[in-house]
Formats: sequence, structure tokens, C-alpha cells
Amino acid sequence: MCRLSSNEQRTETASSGKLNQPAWLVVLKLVSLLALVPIIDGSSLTPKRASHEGANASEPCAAESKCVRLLQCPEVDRMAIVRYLSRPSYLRPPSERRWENFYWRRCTLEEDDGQFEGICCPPPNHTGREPWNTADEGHFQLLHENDEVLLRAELFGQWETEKFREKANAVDDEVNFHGGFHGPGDVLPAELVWEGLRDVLTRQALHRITNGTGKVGFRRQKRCLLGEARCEKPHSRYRRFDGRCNNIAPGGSLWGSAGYPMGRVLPPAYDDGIWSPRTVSVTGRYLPTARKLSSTLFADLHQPHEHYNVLLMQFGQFLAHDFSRNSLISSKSKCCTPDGSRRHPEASPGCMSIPVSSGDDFYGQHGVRCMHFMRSAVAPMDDCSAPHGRQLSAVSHFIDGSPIYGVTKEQAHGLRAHEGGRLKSLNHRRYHNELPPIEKADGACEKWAELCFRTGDGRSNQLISLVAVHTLMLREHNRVAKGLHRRNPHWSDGTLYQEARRIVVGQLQHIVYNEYLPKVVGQRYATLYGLHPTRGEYSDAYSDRVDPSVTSEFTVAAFRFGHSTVPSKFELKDGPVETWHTFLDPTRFRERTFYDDLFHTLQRQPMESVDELFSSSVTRFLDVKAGKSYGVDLSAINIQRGRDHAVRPYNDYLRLVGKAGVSSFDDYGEEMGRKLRSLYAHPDDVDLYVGGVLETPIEGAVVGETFAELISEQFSRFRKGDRYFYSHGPESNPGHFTLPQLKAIQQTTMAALICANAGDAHDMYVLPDAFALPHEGNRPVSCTSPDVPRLDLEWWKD
Ligand code: HEM
Ligand SMILES: [Ca+2]
Repeated sequence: MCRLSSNEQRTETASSGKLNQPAWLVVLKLVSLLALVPIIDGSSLTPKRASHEGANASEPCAAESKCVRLLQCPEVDRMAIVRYLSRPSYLRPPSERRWENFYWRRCTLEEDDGQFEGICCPPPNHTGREPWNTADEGHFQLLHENDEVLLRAELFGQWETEKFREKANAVDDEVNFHGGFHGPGDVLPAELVWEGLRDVLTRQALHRITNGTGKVGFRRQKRCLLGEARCEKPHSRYRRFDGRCNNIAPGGSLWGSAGYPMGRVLPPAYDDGIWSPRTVSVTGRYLPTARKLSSTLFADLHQPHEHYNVLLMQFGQFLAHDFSRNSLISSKSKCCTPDGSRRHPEASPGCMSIPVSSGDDFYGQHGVRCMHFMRSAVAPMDDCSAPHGRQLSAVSHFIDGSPIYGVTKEQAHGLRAHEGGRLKSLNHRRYHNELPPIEKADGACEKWAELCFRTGDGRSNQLISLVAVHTLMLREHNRVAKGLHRRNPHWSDGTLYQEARRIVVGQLQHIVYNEYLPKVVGQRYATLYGLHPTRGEYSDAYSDRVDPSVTSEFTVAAFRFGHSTVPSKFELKDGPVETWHTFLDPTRFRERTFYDDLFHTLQRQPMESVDELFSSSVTRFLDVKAGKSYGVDLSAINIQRGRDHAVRPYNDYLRLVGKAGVSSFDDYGEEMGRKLRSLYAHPDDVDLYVGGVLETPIEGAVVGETFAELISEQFSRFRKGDRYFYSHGPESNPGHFTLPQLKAIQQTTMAALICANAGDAHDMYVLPDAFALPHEGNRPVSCTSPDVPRLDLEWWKD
């Protein structure tokens, strides 16, 4: 339910004489007139006060507009709001305050267990372009393609791109932890990715030639590289592997597809406004290095989560790989010399290696002063205006099982058995059940690994428990295909494959929204953002105006909360094993009962809490090269990745979710405040990843408020912007299930999947709430028990 706060009612009465158009239209017009005038009163965003103010209000938002969280309203200039809130109220001139109420219509979102401040949001008019760029346009003098200045900049851009290309193929046959051995050219032709880089470098050159006035821009109508996909079968019953044509409204055919740019919650904070990473503080000093931050702030201590187990961590990583893979400028070039003592003389210009100080508490003793870091590739601009670098996801952004099935037709074809609708697998009596097929490509696993698997995602061997989830999903596909075949012997291999895929993706989506997300963001946020699954009925939430693409903030910061949940050891049946010893080496899956035993462990061992504690398996021993006794630091890489994407500082996102920014380091607590003060020059500099993991988790959730908002908002778009979402009905979804089928899929639980695919179901026990630790209400149940749900495939019988 949505209603106006009392403050808002006053506004409407006062201005009602002037409003003979819908209020949201006036709001929009004023926004565009005063695009850069800051607009709202920050204090009023604080949820506590809002709920007090709104307690007696009952009027709804004006016709057509809807009360939503600010983060869910792409129609307002969020940056203007953040800028405004970053000023103390006494510095806001009365003229600005007068404008506030005209185009900031506050409302209260009431949930069963409390209220949230919302904004009356006009109907979506999303064009796929960022609202702040529209504001910028008027300030640019657009250069003609033959303009001399532009031609000079183009030459520079071309020349510099060549330098990137030259260094991109420096031979390196070592393993690639990033899973980059497939290369960024998978989905987008490599040439197109270089074009993206050339656009950005040209724009930087233009910036330099014009002395950084930033007043000129250009558009290339001729080379409008990404625009629309050809959707030959717009109403196909099955989604495409690359995610294209999910949206068939004009302009939307590429949204969320593999190779499509990531979105932004807020505009990037590039030092030059174009593509130079964020390196300077608001005070003008340099930011602390990513490694210094990680080594000072993040310790390796055991802080087990009270309620959730390692399977929750593991499912999170699997899910992350479904929607995001940063393509790198080069997956081969080395940024540091082999001994890590300095930058490699042949390093690619795409390197943004992380400096390590000689006194580093771990890397110092190994003489390491340089940590490898390659910048993310940038996407060719979809509107050809090349305003700033936009990174891309090389996998389909939708939750569509891409780690199981792959993201291109060719890849998917190669993973199929072409018989009975099944996926290729290894099936030998020794293994007790199926395993994924063997991967032979160099660099997929450590050289000493005796077994290495091929799945739909190049990162699947990263961690032994990730392989377990991949195996589970592969077995489920083949089990469903077999069940369908038995009931429909006349179906072709193709039909069996696609139908099984449709069911498995439905099950996956159901587990995500039913079991996983409410634990991560908590029930309140799940309700607030409408993330709960429907029960036995269709959801009607599809909107072709909602772009499901992942945002940089979400993939480089918020959803990397999972890195803090990684345990230092797996407590396996035959004894503990250090997590990093299982990286890129799944050889133990050969052992007959290993898969079942691992699922036993994953359910019973607590995951780690989200906090400033990170296992040294990820901060010291990630990607250990042969002959070395150290690796790289994932926490530092996350911070550096945030700067590579020029994600804005934490305080800006706090303001966006309705909080005053942190104005003093003391607000982080005495000890943490002291550490932060010794590193950052100003509280406005704190990186989003750092601020996010330091937040106290919301009660009943795994993450703190800022990450919960960013994650909830993203998952609401994954659902609303996916035409093929499993519970969407016939009105929008050409691949919808019948209601009885939908009900059958909604019986699926993680526990049911584990049981259905166990090596030996008679010897396997599951926890009904498979992501939670055992407790009084979550006792182990035998897989043979009738209490464990089973997918009823009878509903799929022709
Ligand atoms: C031991 C377990 C894990 C390891 C070794 C690992 C390793 C990595 C690595 C190497 C990257 C690429 C970093 C970069 O270059 O920017 C990455 C990215 C990422 N990780 Fe993890 N990760 C683990 C677990 C998790 C978990 C549990 C989650 C979430 C719940 C997660 C979420 C992500 C996300 C969202 C990305 C960004 C993906 C992209 O766009 O490239 N990871 N991880
Ligand atoms: Ca996907």
C-alpha cells in the first residue's frame, strides 16, 4: 500500500491550483528544467521520521504515479538528490527548499511490519539511457564526424587502441582464475569490444585536446554498434541462450543480453569523467591503495554465521556467475613481473595493478610490490554518444541457468548429448551418478588437477563446492529430461532438451526467490521490493520498460558480499581441508561418495558472517601460481574493481537509500573509525565495498541495509524485466507454464533437488530448509522420506 506523508499532502494542496496536468508530468518537466538543481530534504528521507510523519496520512500518489523506493524510480535524477543531500541543511538556500516539494513527492510504503519512506514515481519511460546523461546533452556541442578536432582525437584513439591490442596477446598459458579462457569475444565479436575501447579512448583524447573543458561530444550514426538484435522468433516458447529478444519492445531487444553493458545506479565517478579510474579523494589527495585497505581493515578470523550454512554461500557464487562476468581488456597479458616485485615492462595499458607496500604484513615477506589487476573491457556504446566507459557482462544478465547451458548457441550445442534431451556427462559406476564432462582447454584447472569439468561457465572449477552445485544442476536437467522422455516417448531430442531446460530454469528461479533471497536481504526487504514468489498463481509483474541488466554497483560491490562468507576450511568427512587447496582442482569428485559427503558438509557447516573478516584463502591464497607460496587478494581486487568501474563512494549510496552520509569516521565505531581515519582523508572517500561490508547486517538478513537495497532492487528487475520469468503468465510469457505445472515447480526446494540427485538417496539426509543450519525446526530428514517434495512430471504428459 502506498500513501502520502503529511508533508506531501500540504504540498499538493498548496500547488493544486497550478496543477491542471498530471502532477507527475509537472514533476518531470521541472526536473528537466532544473536538472542540476538539488532537490530534496535529506532529513525527511530517514525512515524513522517518515513513518512518524506519515502515520495519519492516507492520500495515494497522484494518478498513474506509484509509491516506490527512490532506488526503484529511474525517472528521477538520483544524482541531483544525492548531491543535495551531501550538503548540510543550513547550506541549502531557501530557493532550493521552495522547489523541493514541487518535484519531490514523498509517500509512505506500508508493510506489515513497518513503514518505509517512498517517492511517488511517474510511469516508467525508461529508454535504456541514464537520466543524468540526458541532462548532460544540452551542455555538449556535438561535433560533426568530419570536424577536424574530432578527426585528430580519432587518430589518437586509434593509435592508443593499437597499443592495447599489441599487448593483449602476450602469451601466458597459466591458469585463468577469472575463467577468461573463453575470451571476451564469446558473444560480442572481439572487434566490437575493441571498438568500444576506441570510442572511450577517442573521447579521452578529445577531452585532452580541448583542455578538459568537457564541452564537446560526438555521435557516430554510421557506427551505431549496439542497437537492436534481429528477433526472428519474437514469441518463441524458449528463451535464447544469449538473452537477446527477451524484450521485444522497440529498443529493448538487447537488454540483459550477454555482452550488453552494465547499468548504473548512480553516474560513475571517473577522475576525468570518461574512463580514468577513481584515484583521488574529495580532498584532492590520493585514495589509499586497495591492498592497504584490505590488509588494515580485513582480518582473517572465524565468525560463523548463526543461522546459515556454507551451501548458502555456495549457491550465491553459482547465482553470481549466472548474471555477471566482467570481460577483461586482456585475459592473457601480465601486469607484474613473475616475482611480483614491479610492473611488467610489457604490461598492457589495460593494467591497473595494485601497489603493495614493502611493509605489507603478508606480501612484504615475499617481496611482492605489485599485484596483478586487469581493467574491465568497455562495451561499444549503444546510443553512439560514448559519454563514458560502460563495462559489460559477458554472460546473460537474466537468471536463466546460463552457467548450466552456456550463453551462445554454439556453446549450448557443445554441451548437449543430442540424445533424449540430455546434457553430456561422465557416467561411470565408480562415480555413483553423473558428473559434468571433462574440460580439456588449457588454463581451466591447475596443471596437476587430474579431473577438470566443462559446464556452461568457465569459472565452474574455481571452488570444489561450486563444482558440486554445477553437478547438481546437470543431474537435475538429465533427470527431468529422462522423466519427460518416459512420459512423452514421441518428443524429439530438441523438445526434451528445451522443456527440461525450461523446467530447470523455473526451479532455479523459484529457489532463488523463495529460499535464497529472503535470507540474504531479509523478509522486510523481500516484501518491500515484491520479491516473494506467487503461490500457485501467475505473477503479472512483467514490464517491457524495465531493463534487467546488472548494475556496476551490484556486481562489483553489493553481490560480492559473498566473499566475506567464504569459510577458511571445509569440514569434510575425512577431515578439514583448507579452502584454497580446493581451488581449480576438483579431482576428489572421482571418489565414489565424495559428492554426497560434500553436500552433507555444506548443509551442516556454518558459513561466515558478512563483516570485515575475510578468509586468507581469498585474501592471500587466491590464484597461487606454480612454485609460489602466495596468491592475490580478492578483497583488494573488489575494491580495485570498484574504482575501475568508478563506482561512487559509499556515502552517496547511503544518501540514496535515505540516510544521511557518514560525516565522521567515529560513526564506524572506535577501532574501525581509527583505522579508517588512518587510511582515508575524508569520510566521503570510503569505497562502496568497504562501507557495505562494514554495515551491521539487518536483523534476519545476511547483509546490511545499503547492500540489501541494492540487491533487492536488482532482483526486482531480474523478475520484472524477464518476459520468460517462470511465474509470468500467458499474457506476457510465451513460455509460460500451465497453472498445475507452475504449482508443481513451486513445490521445488533446494532440499528436494539434493535428494533427487544424490548418489545414494538411501544414505542421504537433507535439511528441509537446506540453506539453514540444523535446529529444532530444521532437523535432518531422510531423502527417502515422503516429506521431501518431488517434482511431479505427470503435468507435462501430452
Ligand atoms: C571461494 C569462493 C569464491 C571465490 C574464490 C571467488 C572468486 C572471485 C573472483 C576471482 C572474481 C573476479 C574478481 C575480479 O577480477 O573483479 C569474483 C567475482 C565475483 N564474485 Fe566471487 N568468489 C567466490 C565466492 C563468491 C560468492 C559466495 C559470491 C556471492 C554470494 C560471489 C560473488 C561474486 C560476484 C558478483 C563477482 C563479480 C562477477 C563478475 O562480474 O565478474 N563470489 N569472484
Ligand atoms: Ca544468465
